[in-house]
Amino acid sequence: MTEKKPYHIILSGGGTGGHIYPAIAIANELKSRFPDAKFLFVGALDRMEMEKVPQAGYDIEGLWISGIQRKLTLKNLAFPAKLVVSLMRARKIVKAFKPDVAIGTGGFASGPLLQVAASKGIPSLIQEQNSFPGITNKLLGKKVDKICVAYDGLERFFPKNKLIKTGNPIRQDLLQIDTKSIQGKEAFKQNHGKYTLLVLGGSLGARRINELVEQELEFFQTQNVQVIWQCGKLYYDTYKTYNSHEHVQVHAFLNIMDLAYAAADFIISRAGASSVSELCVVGKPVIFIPSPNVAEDHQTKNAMAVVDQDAALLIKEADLSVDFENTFTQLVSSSEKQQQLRTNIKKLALVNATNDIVDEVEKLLKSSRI
Ligand SMILES: CC(=O)N[C@H]1[C@@H](OP(=O)(O)OP(=O)(O)OC[C@H]2O[C@@H](n3ccc(=O)[nH]c3=O)[C@H](O)[C@@H]2O)O[C@H](CO)[C@@H](O)[C@@H]1O
Repeated sequence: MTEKKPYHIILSGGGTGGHIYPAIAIANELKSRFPDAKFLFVGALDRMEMEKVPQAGYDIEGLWISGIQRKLTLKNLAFPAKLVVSLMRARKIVKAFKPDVAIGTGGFASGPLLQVAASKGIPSLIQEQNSFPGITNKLLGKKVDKICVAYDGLERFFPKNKLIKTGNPIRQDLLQIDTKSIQGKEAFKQNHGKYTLLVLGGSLGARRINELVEQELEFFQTQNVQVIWQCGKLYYDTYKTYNSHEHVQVHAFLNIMDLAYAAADFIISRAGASSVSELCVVGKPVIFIPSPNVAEDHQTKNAMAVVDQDAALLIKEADLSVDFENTFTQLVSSSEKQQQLRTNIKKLALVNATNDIVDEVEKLLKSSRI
């Protein structure tokens, strides 16, 4: 009997955490099912994935690619050249690695690789995290074999026969938050006599949320609230000075999200797709402040899927100055409201997403060896 060659699996996605972590979760599950498989990630040079993917234990190749800016800017002039160079590089990578399957998790980083793989007939799957797809996945949808999504109604953008509703992959360590509360409070040296507010600005940080937190630090103190504040790498130098305040901890990026979620009594967050999916699993009272600067206002749509079920609160950026303190005070002072939000948000958690996606990948892998 001839020995079977281990599967070669290529994954591509990035630009921001919202596209990287789903790819890592999928790779981890594939690795546990196929321990001999060889993995290669493809991302964009100089972006987060070049650091986060090796930290997760995988090799990554970077392409010279960036997204098209929606506003008119000189940066867009380089885009056609970058695309051509990246497509050539992607072709070389595919030729050398010989993948049995290609998986794309969105963001401009995944475009060239998935395009090349699909055009060479390599079985391919993309995962779309949002209720409104990004441009890369919209274009790739016509070419790939399967499309795993987290929301209903995506047949408006993708061929219906390729769609599978799975939810968004959740990292394994986020699934048992309930048992880690004390560990979380200790990891962040939280005072047990105070509430803990976790502030999340998405993987890159959020300027307007940072301005809000800075402005409300005294207010939080009057509410007996201490703050774990993830401000983003770009903003850390501006806000790190607040680390000197006894009730404030400023972080550029949190590498122990499980413990941060576990420590929190309340959470203020952007509404990126993975953040929303994670917050459903975490089951704490959340105030969403969606980014108004994303395609088709998709963060508001992501958040509204939860808010419409009375499972979280939402304040628009434009209403923050008027509404924030009232909304926050009402939440902190009503244990009934907190309980209602906790119960309702947990009902929306889709915890099997990674498994369901990997089941689909497994079918593609098997089809590649027929
Ligand atoms: C400004 C922008 O374009 N945002 C998009 C980006 O968001 P962004 O990259 O912020 O993505 P998400 O909110 O979906 O996910 C953030 C991920 O980063 C992790 N995390 C975050 C902060 C931190 O300190 N540590 C950490 O590990 C979270 O646990 C989560 O897994 O991709 C999402 C998924 O397509 C989109 O819905 C968002 O609209």
